[in-house]
Amino acid sequence: MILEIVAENKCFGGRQLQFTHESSALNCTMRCSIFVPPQADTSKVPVLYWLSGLTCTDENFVQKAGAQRIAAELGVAIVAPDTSPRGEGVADDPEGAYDFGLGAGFYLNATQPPWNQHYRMYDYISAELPDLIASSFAVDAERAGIFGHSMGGHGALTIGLKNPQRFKSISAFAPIVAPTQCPWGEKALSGYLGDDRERWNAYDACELLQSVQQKPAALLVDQGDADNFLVEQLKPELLQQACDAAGVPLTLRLQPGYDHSYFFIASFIEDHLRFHADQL
Ligand SMILES: N[C@@H](CCC(=O)N[C@@H](CS)C(=O)NCC(=O)O)C(=O)O
Repeated sequence: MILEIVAENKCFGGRQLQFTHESSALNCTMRCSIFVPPQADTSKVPVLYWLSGLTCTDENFVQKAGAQRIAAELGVAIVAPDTSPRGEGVADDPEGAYDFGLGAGFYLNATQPPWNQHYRMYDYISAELPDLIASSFAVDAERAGIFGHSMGGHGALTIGLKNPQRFKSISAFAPIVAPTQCPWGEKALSGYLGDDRERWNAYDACELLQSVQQKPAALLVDQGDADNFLVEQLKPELLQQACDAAGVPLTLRLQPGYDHSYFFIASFIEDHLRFHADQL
């Protein structure tokens, strides 16, 4: 597989890179970012996959989360993909809504036309991208973790739960924990998967916690209590209940005064990086 580096900046002794590549899963050209820590000059390093939320590209996390300094200290690479397929011929929400279509791929494989032509973010994140990264950079694919924010927190939880061999550690910031039970999720799942709610369960972290064979050894979730989306969309109490029922140890931290923004993420990113590094 071939990728083209389109931007490169030295950062905390490592390299912040942006590249493009042809994605067969998504059937379009994709752009993606990766921070490669200085330790990768001499040996393979653990790798984290960061999944961003609604409206984001590969750049929001890179520019706003402030993750590079600690990632360089810990010797961890961080891959930040885009949040949907893009480009000519890729369908978007007819009204240009921010919560469906472009920038809102929901990390699933769409079955409904026209979305099923490109919207296969589940395959992209769980298989194609890790294979590309492993063959292109000095990362140890056996030491990979996954984390994300909001829609990306949903992606990290669901993809991590379903692929424990690929992703050995999982954490999230303000995740959508039960898309079958909130307006963002109901819109996305009905649009991409159709009206049969049984099919939706494959992309609901609370459902998956009960059904997956291999339960995670630990989960870390941070959630701001001043987050505008907390009550209607995010509902972290449902994740707590699902983890209790499944016997999964969840560290759920309700952070007083923090909202949904990257200022919140930047405030706690170090804890998440250390959480992953400890397990990898
Ligand atoms: N109401 C917001 C919803 C989108 C939003 O809050 N997106 C979050 C993830 S769910 C985000 O990370 N936005 C980009 C950023 O803050 O850089 C909008 O209209 O853009």
